[in-house]
Amino acid sequence: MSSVAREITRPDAAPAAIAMAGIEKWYGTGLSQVHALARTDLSVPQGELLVLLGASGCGKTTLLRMIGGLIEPTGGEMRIEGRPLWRDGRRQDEAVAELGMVFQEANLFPWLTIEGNIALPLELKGVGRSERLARARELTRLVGIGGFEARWPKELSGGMRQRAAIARALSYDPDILLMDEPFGALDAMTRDAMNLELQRIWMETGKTIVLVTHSITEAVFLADRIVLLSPRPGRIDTIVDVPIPRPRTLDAQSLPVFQDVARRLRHRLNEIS
Ligand SMILES: Nc1ncnc2c1ncn2[C@@H]1O[C@H](COP(=O)(O)OP(=O)(O)OP(=O)(O)O)[C@@H](O)[C@H]1O
Repeated sequence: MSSVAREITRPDAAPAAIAMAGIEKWYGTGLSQVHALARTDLSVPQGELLVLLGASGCGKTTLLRMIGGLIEPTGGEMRIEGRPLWRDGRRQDEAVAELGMVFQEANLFPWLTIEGNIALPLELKGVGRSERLARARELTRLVGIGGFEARWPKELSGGMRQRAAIARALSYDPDILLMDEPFGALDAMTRDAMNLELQRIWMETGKTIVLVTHSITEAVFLADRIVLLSPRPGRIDTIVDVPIPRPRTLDAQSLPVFQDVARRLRHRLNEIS
């Protein structure tokens, strides 16, 4: 039995937050087929902060979207907290309920206030107004935009809008947060601040996070483990542990261990790109 299969079936242990076995993705048909991701096995324990790193086009977004149930794999099995994400081509609601997503753009609705945006997923689920607003208020505080509930998205900076997007993804309290280049559109200083904030939010909530980035520095700063993907077709090349204690400050970047991990990743990325 493979280690992933063992983890799926072991009765005494909490299931992995995410367990994939033989997950694969082809896009298109015939001559225009693209093999985006080769058969991939990966298990993400509950509470881990895992980073997917790799060159452009190596399949990071494809893999993240398959974890999130936005794309159906061509082959293999994806389990979320022990439950299959797909059955007979149908996405399973109980698995999806544990998944929240954050993208590079905050994608807030301009005609809703910050509070209205954050509470929208709850409104769609039929949660009553007072409960929705209480939850939105709790989340604005968690992500550091308390007091901005009644503002419009255009009144907030890019970093604040991204905080609101994180709050919206957490509104229905999923156990797993999937983030696709969430800070890629921000300036360098805001990005550093958001990395610190994300670490704090992760430590406060105990969520499992899978985050996609091109940035080696961001990957080493945030990750418990970094999965380096190689291109054409995407496959796991290397998995690197980041043994730097938490909470990490930005000064951690000057630690020898930080620089050593970053150097190893940079060399390997150059070799495989
Ligand atoms: N809908 C699609 N149809 C056809 N090919 C696709 C589709 N989406 C992605 N691809 C191809 O699959 C491969 C992996 O793409 P993917 O977006 O997952 O990579 P990525 O590592 O996230 O890239 P980037 O870092 O540039 O966002 C690429 O060759 C891409 O061109």
